[in-house]
Amino acid sequence: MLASIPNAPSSKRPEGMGYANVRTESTFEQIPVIDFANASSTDPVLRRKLADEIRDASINVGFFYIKNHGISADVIFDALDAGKKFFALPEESKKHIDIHKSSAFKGYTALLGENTNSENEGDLHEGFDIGWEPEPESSSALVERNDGAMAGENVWPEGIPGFKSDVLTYYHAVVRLGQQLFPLFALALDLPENFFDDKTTKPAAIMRLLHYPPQPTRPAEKVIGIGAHTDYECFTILWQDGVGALQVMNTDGKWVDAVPIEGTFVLNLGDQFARWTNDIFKSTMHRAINKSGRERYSIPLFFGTDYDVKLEPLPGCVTVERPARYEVVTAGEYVKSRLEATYAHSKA
Ligand SMILES: O=C(O)CCC(=O)C(=O)O
Ligand SMILES: [Fe+2]
Repeated sequence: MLASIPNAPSSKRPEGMGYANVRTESTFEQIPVIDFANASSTDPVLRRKLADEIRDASINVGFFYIKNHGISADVIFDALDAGKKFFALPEESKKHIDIHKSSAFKGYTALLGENTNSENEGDLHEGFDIGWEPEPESSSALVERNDGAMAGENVWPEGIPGFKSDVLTYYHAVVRLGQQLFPLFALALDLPENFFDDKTTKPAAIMRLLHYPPQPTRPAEKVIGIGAHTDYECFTILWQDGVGALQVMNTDGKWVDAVPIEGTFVLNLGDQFARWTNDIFKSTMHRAINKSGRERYSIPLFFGTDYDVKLEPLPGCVTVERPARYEVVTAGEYVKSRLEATYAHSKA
């Protein structure tokens, strides 16, 4: 069990584990790139090294790029292409599967339908959301499951051949990548690698296809691609195209561009990890503004724990100097309340 979280202000790192050069809380100018070529290695030395890089980025930035993630460009391209075809459909076709008709936040979100930052007037993107669904020909143990608070069927558009299978192929490739990450995050927290196993038996994995039209040249201040926010789950794996719009706030309050890097995903931590670690792992504020004059597409996939898991701070993360910052709620209660707030303004 976790005795103390090294790098927390009041604790010391264990000696001899190569932590000497890990930065302590600091601002950042750049988002680190982490090489995942060894992510499925069983060599403890390689795993420790990777976990240390994840730990450093999680404490200091809350964001990192993943390179050598092993997901083929074809799988990504097919999902992107499916998204482009979907968003090109007439509005009334997309509205057939409007998210407000779903009790479980599945389906289409129109432009301005979401308002991620309550101080704004709506987000300048449209989206398509799915949750867990087995791969069409899967015999996996995860075939049947109930996502708890957000349980509900996916809704699929009609008239785009291959849409569902291309989207689900991408979804499952990224879900597999995300499943490799929970043990690495546990290691990064000096916990046993299986710490999250019983908390992620049917983990929330919500995926969105997003389309950002160009921001008008005179941006209405309160209408941007996606308003400043933190994500609600443990972590997000985002694919973004080469257009560029994502910005990440550093601890000086300065927006740092998460420039697109070909062949990478962007990973960011969300509020569930901030709550587990009493803010030692950072759930960093971010936003997107598409000033490019071109259409932009991105695909985030949000990974949380099972919805009935209580978000309790890990033992070493609460000390006299660092009292608990959050009341304990379940993951499902937390995510649902944040989603309801996000969509409240566009509810008919
Ligand atoms: O599209 C992006 O770059 C960011 C999307 C995002 O932050 C989100 O969906 O939570
Ligand atoms: Fe986000």
